[in-house]
Amino acid sequence: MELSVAQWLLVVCLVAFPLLYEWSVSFKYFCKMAFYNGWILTLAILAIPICAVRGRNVENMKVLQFMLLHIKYLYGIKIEVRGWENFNIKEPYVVVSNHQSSLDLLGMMEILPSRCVPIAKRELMYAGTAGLACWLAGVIFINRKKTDDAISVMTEAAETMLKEDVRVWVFPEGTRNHSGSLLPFKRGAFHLAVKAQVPVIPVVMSSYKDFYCKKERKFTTGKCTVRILPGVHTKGLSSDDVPELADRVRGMMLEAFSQMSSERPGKGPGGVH
Ligand SMILES: CCCCC/C=C\C/C=C\CCCCCCCC(=O)SCCNC(=O)CCNC(=O)[C@H](O)C(C)(C)COP(=O)(O)OP(=O)(O)OC[C@H]1O[C@@H](n2cnc3c(N)ncnc32)[C@H](O)[C@@H]1OP(=O)(O)O
Ligand SMILES: CCCCCCCC/C=C\CCCCCCCC(=O)OC[C@@H](O)COP(=O)(O)O
Repeated sequence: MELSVAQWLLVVCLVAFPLLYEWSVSFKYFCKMAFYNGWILTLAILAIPICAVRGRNVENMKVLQFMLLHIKYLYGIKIEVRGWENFNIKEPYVVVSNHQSSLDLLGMMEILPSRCVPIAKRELMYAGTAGLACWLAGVIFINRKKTDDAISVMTEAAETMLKEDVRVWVFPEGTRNHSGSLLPFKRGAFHLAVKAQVPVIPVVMSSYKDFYCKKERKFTTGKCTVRILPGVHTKGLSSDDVPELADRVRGMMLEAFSQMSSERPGKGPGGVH
């Protein structure tokens, strides 16, 4: 039996793909990232009609959360959560967390409180099906290039939080940061909490360095610890107190982040061995 050129090409691809996948760390990284984004875009196709029944509604975030929770198993990422009790607050609050990569979505979905929506850059709204799913789930989009616009969206969010009993999740670094520390914090999240007079709850995700590194094109299986820290109250604070509040919360998060980094496998006593 003779094979056509197309059939030969298919055979070569079928043989080459698994070999390349196993031999090349970079190829594996690109495949895993491409599948991550592609799978989310595909899941969004399923989520859109379900969410559309309610229209734009924060309750739709539960649908996205439910549909995204399995991804950690596909990628062999174990997520350990500490400090659940710090979410036991009935009133609205602002969650602030570090932002290493788009993989943060996994840690976020693991602990996302009910009626909690993230603040995201406006560009995400145009990310095809994922953007539409985010819009339907009430994600708050801000234009980072127009500070005044972003501030007015966040001011409106402070009113919505109280009127509609909504919690908000902000990445105060304002961009992804995989440097092994925390960038200086933008102050929007803290103005938001002070305006609404609600607590700030810091969340720290441990470094992904052991299993993920964009620079080295490394993406293996691994473990991430997510720590929910005690809430910081803002009752009685005014906008003058925002810089001190932001510094204090960043200090708490940096301390937790450093502590968790020293607990990494093989990194000294008390670590996970
Ligand atoms: C099943 C299928 C699923 C498919 C869907 C897939 C996924 C789904 C689900 C959910 C996923 C969503 C995940 C989204 C993650 C996205 C993460 C991001 O996009 S991170 C980037 C965007 N976020 C941020 O930028 C937040 C942090 N930024 C800020 O808070 C900023 O402060 C700012 C408001 C944007 C303004 O920033 P800018 O750089 O322009 O300036 P400054 O921060 O220096 O502030 C200038 C000045 O203004 C004062 N300020 C800031 N905010 C306020 C305010 N609200 N009120 C009053 N004043 C404010 C600030 O204090 C500065 O003044 P001063 O220097 O005097 O202190
Ligand atoms: C038809 C259009 C097709 C568009 C394809 C877009 C591909 C995107 C696919 C899936 C979306 C995955 C959703 C992941 C959500 C995580 C968002 C994220 O982490 O955004 C980064 C943002 O916080 C900061 O951005 P920068 O670090 O400043 O940059």
